[in-house]
Amino acid sequence: MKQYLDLMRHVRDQGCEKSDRTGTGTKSVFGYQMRFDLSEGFPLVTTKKCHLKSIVHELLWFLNGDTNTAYLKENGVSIWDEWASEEGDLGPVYGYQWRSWPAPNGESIDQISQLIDMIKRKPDSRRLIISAWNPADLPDESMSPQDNVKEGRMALAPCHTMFQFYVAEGKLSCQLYQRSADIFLGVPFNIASYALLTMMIAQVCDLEPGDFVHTFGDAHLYSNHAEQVDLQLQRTPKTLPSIKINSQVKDIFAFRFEDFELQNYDPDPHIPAPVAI
Ligand SMILES: Nc1nc(=O)c2c([nH]1)NC[C@@H]1CN(c3ccc(C(=O)N[C@@H](CCC(=O)O)C(=O)O)cc3)CN21
Ligand SMILES: O=c1ccn([C@H]2C[C@H](O)[C@@H](COP(=O)(O)O)O2)c(=O)[nH]1
Repeated sequence: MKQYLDLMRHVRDQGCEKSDRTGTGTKSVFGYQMRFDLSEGFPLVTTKKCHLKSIVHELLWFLNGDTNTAYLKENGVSIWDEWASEEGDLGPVYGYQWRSWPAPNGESIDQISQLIDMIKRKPDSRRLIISAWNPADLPDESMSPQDNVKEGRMALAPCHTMFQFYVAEGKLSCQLYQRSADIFLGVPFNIASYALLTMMIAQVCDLEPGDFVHTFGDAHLYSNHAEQVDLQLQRTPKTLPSIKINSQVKDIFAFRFEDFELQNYDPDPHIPAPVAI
């Protein structure tokens, strides 16, 4: 994962000091791109141990259209707890926009089903896009996540805002535009999650996985992650692991946690860090 360490080093050494919504303070750059060829291995960061379990459950939860943390909690995943209401609600976040974007006629749009159908029928299309950025549902930045949820808004504005697919030579590639990126905590999750989603969609569309292209808006290192970043940058990346996916599954909504097996993952020890809320 040289690409990831290069991003981290670039922002540490070249980033501008910038204040932010959480009051923590960051070093930040605007605009950056990484590319992962998915045939070279599964892009899970090896220079600290990452919890694939949380990543897989979060992705299945998005695909299910779920926006309540109950499913995550039942499976021991707590990464969304700080933003949820007492009842576990997060408002109309990713799962809602992906599967039930509200249409003006009162119906809802299942963007994922439409995408799979389009990839199968019109693989050359240049409109293979999913958007989570629904301006009507964005939170009020001056209110807490929980107060936004009470008002029917998203707890947090989508960070992975839109992604596009591309089919050429039998391979499926995906590019994500991430408007805001917590490089130390969020980005390892985001890379693995979109790489896995690309592999899953490739499988159900009878394509091979191509590249995952990760494009950033504001890519930042929080000031209270500085020691963790220095430690991680002293480590040398190891060979990438691979992921075995149950090849029987041909329906994007039929994947279960048990259908994924991580192989040959030999990371350096975990590096704990506080999350900015
Ligand atoms: N500041 C911030 N960074 C994020 O990455 C982030 C948010 N906020 N808000 C919404 C989601 C939640 N995400 C999170 C939240 C926490 C961790 C985290 O604490 N990770 C630890 C433990 C992982 C685990 O429990 O599995 C880590 O070491 O990776 C990661 C992603 C990504 N997003
Ligand atoms: O998937 C995610 C979700 C969130 N983040 C980070 C990026 C920012 O540090 C915060 C969100 O704060 P905003 O003020 O709304 O930008 O969460 C991430 O990296 N990946």
